[in-house]
Amino acid sequence: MDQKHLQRLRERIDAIDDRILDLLNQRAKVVIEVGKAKKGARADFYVPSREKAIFDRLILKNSGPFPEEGVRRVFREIISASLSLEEPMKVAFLGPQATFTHVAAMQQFGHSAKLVPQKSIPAVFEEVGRGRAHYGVVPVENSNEGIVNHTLDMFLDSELKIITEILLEISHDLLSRSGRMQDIRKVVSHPQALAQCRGWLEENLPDASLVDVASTALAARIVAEDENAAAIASEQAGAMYGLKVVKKKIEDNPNNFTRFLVIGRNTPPRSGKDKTSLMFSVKDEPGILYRMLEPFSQRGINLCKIESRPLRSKAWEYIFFLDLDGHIDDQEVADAIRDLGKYCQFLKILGSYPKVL
Ligand SMILES: O=C(O)C(=O)C[C@]1(C(=O)O)C=C[C@@H](O)C=C1
Repeated sequence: MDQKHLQRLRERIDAIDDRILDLLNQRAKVVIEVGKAKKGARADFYVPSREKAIFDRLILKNSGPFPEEGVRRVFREIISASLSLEEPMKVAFLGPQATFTHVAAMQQFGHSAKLVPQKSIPAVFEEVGRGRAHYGVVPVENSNEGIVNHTLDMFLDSELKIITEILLEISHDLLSRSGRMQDIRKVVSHPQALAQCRGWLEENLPDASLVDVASTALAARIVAEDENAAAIASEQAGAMYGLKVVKKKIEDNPNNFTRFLVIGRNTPPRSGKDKTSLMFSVKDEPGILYRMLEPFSQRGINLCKIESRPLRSKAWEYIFFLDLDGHIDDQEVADAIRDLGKYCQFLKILGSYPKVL
């Protein structure tokens, strides 16, 4: 190797790093100014739509060879650290540490936010509702397992709003202390994760016993103390408990995504590409299902999702959850919701937020 050449290349890297550092500090000074302006206007510090616009613009602009995922991660941390200059952000999430909800919260808020694990979904709502956390992160639906009912039910009694959504690819790793397949006698995980890897386990570890525990993160913690056990958990859980990877991505269906909601106290402003979530119950009369969708079809408003859930207080009555394209500040959307309201016993807007999915 030509040492002189190598040294010259490293000097070039140092000079570039100096410029990056200088630019980061220039950026931070502007962000502090933005923070002052927002404080004056009593606006929210965290603006998910602006962050999304920054990512989308930079990824489109990136001509490589720096990888797209790298652009996302680097700017995630730049924005996270910048935001902490405006106001240190506290985010409650459904814990414990190293669950997929933790990974989703980290993906959305970066390492400069203070992420605080909570024992349950109601506890996340409580922390945000009482102002002990600025935002909360809870799972709402998995592409294979469906809706997390508990999260939707929480909105019945809560005035909190959906601020944004996070989409996370769920990938399960097989993790153990030694990292060797031949040491494994039992496999520990959350029942959903075990179910999602059933085919792989039957084929590769047919004699191992399967043990259900409350979370994939807890599985990793248990396995850290047992030579003959393996956990199915996230890469992050493995790293947290010092486990080695026996095999990556053992899920039977690689198309496995979970959608999470970020909840907060105020609805974010219109971004131009938004989604609105509603919940409502309708009077029990003929043709009502047809009529409740009419205000949207008349105005050409796209409905992305409709779910129904039994109403806890009354047997055989249902509550609907509807996601539609558009923001509550769009006249058409506001008019359609007002017309829908005529057929409803109850209607609540859960939030208008930048559309990710
Ligand atoms: O543009 C803003 O509103 C900012 O506060 C700046 C900034 C950024 O670092 O770019 C920081 C936090 C917001 O969530 C969005 C963007």
